[in-house]
Amino acid sequence: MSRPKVLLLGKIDHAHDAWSTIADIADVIKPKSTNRADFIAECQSGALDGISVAYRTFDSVSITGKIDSELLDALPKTLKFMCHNGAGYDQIDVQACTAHNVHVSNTPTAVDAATADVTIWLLIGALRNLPIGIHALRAGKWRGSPPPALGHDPEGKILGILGMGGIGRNVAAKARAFGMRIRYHNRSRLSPELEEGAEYVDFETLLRESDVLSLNLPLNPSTRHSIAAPQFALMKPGIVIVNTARGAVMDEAALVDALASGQVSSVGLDVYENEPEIHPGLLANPSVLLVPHMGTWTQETQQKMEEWTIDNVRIAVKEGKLKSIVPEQKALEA
Ligand SMILES: O=CC(=O)O
Repeated sequence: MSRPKVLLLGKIDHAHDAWSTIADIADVIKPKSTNRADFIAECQSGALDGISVAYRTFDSVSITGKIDSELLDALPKTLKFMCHNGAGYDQIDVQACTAHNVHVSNTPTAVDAATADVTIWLLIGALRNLPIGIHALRAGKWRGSPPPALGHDPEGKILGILGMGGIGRNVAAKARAFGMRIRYHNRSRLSPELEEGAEYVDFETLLRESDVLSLNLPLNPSTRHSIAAPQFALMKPGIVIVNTARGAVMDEAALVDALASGQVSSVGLDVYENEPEIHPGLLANPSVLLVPHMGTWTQETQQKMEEWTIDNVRIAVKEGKLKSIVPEQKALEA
């Protein structure tokens, strides 16, 4: 019997030992292409024939573009599993994968702590007006003139969490240590054990009553621009917003307007609508805290994420199933 074939889209940077175990059970194929048009042609040439499992990284979107119907039509019909290294899988059209009988996995839990850590860092930084001070100091002006407005303590403030999955719950646990009062909104209410005292509220109440809003929901067609002009208008004037989910869950242009009007006093952002481009209105605003998508940027977490994804590849090759199929496809597992 011929050996299974695994397609590697992107590279393994950390979990080399785990990846070497895949070579024991399958032939690993790497594409030669560096852009989507060439990749589709490479698929059509038959060079990838026989692959049953793909491992993909976030950055491999530069090779393939979005994993959508067009790409799935070009990929060999033998492909049954798409193992994504990352929690957010908005680069993959899951509906198209389901229609092509391709099962998709992501890396839930592996990213939770690191992403929540950056969320808290952004939250405190934005709440305390640190970006203005940092900016002034780097310009040789100490605190600047006038100095930054006084910030606010997290203690006693209402933190609204939109999306109470693994990351949202980790943010809640850490924010409690700062004395914040946690409210959340989610598609469905969590069990009391998972809530750990967080109060479930409707979306509008979350917007109206939060002092700080943390966006921790996945990006998909129904969550795109969940926060746009009408939602900013409902918020408490002077709210602080933190986004470590995906840029497009918020309308970036509307955010720039809400910052300009003072409706939003500051934001801490790790993600942007059109990465790596950043809205000029954000770059020009000294009171916003911006980092370049570094939520999971730690040795330990990157290693965990790769190992988790490799586990999915291994189980797919050996058992024809996944360790962590995405929620939209859970029913396919039965
Ligand atoms: O952005 C990071 C991830 O989706 O894991």
